[in-house]
Amino acid sequence: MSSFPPPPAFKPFNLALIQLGQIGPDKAANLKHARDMIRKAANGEGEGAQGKPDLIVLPRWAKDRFVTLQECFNSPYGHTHFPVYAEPIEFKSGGKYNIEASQSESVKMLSEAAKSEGVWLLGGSIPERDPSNGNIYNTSTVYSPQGELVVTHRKVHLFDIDIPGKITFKESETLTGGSTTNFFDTEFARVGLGICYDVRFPELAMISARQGCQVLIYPGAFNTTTGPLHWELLQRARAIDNQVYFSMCSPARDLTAGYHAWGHSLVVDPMGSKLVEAEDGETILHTRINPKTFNDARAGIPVTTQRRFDVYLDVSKGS
Ligand SMILES: NC(=O)CCC(=O)C(=O)O
Repeated sequence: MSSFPPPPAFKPFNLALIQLGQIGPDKAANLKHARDMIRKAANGEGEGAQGKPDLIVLPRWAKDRFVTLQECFNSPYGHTHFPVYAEPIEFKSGGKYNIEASQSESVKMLSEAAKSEGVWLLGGSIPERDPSNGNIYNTSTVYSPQGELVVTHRKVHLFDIDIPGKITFKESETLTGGSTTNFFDTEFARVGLGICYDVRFPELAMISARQGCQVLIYPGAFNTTTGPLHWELLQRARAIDNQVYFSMCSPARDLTAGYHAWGHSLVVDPMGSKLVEAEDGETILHTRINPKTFNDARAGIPVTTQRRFDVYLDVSKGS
């Protein structure tokens, strides 16, 4: 039997993705720019906002607005940068994260932004330094509209790849992988978390879906080699496998940076259809998440009740 409480009733909500540009070496400037863009997203600026339709459908109750940022939004993306930009997030006391005591400028900015804009905020990810062991993680933080830090997710699968002549990247040079799966509950859905390369491991998304998540959101930063091949395909696959909404939020492409992000932030519905997709420049995307598509997908193609756990091997024993 599952040890998780049942998920909240799935209700419609508006999702905004911020595909940030202008991320450079000046962390304070990165934080300020992110803050400005969060304000714009919360005010309905960007693509597809349709004059704030949420104010009409779900009155002006900002709790139904949900804003997401990309992977590593406070620093350039690269393993040599992570230790320089890393911040501690060691503030859990009495079961609650203590924002006041936090030594992280990014956490403080994101908490203030969520509170003053009155939105749920998935703060992309930042390099996190754990003072207890000196390890550095690639960590997402999520804030309620009251500014509380409700959950963190440390990227589980590190981006270590080598495609000769195209791209070599080794996050494990400076990062340590996380060892937990994570989700959080809002008033409108249970949302599962992952970060970028985590999308290549279907097990993580499958576990989140089995834990009752109706929506999975992974801040990301694919590149111009693997992005055109796999970015969309992987998200549509995870959405269809699990009959959930799936979204990844990327940085904008900057050809003067060391890492050329693919962009193309995307939201896919449980039937695998693309709801909204960015190009490669800085932008804010808005879309409405509708439980009807989720319910119809699961009723029409009932794989969630047809699984044969009596047949499947214990896959952890495979090679
Ligand atoms: N930041 C990342 O984890 C990049 C993952 C990626 O590009 C991929 O192809 O996977």
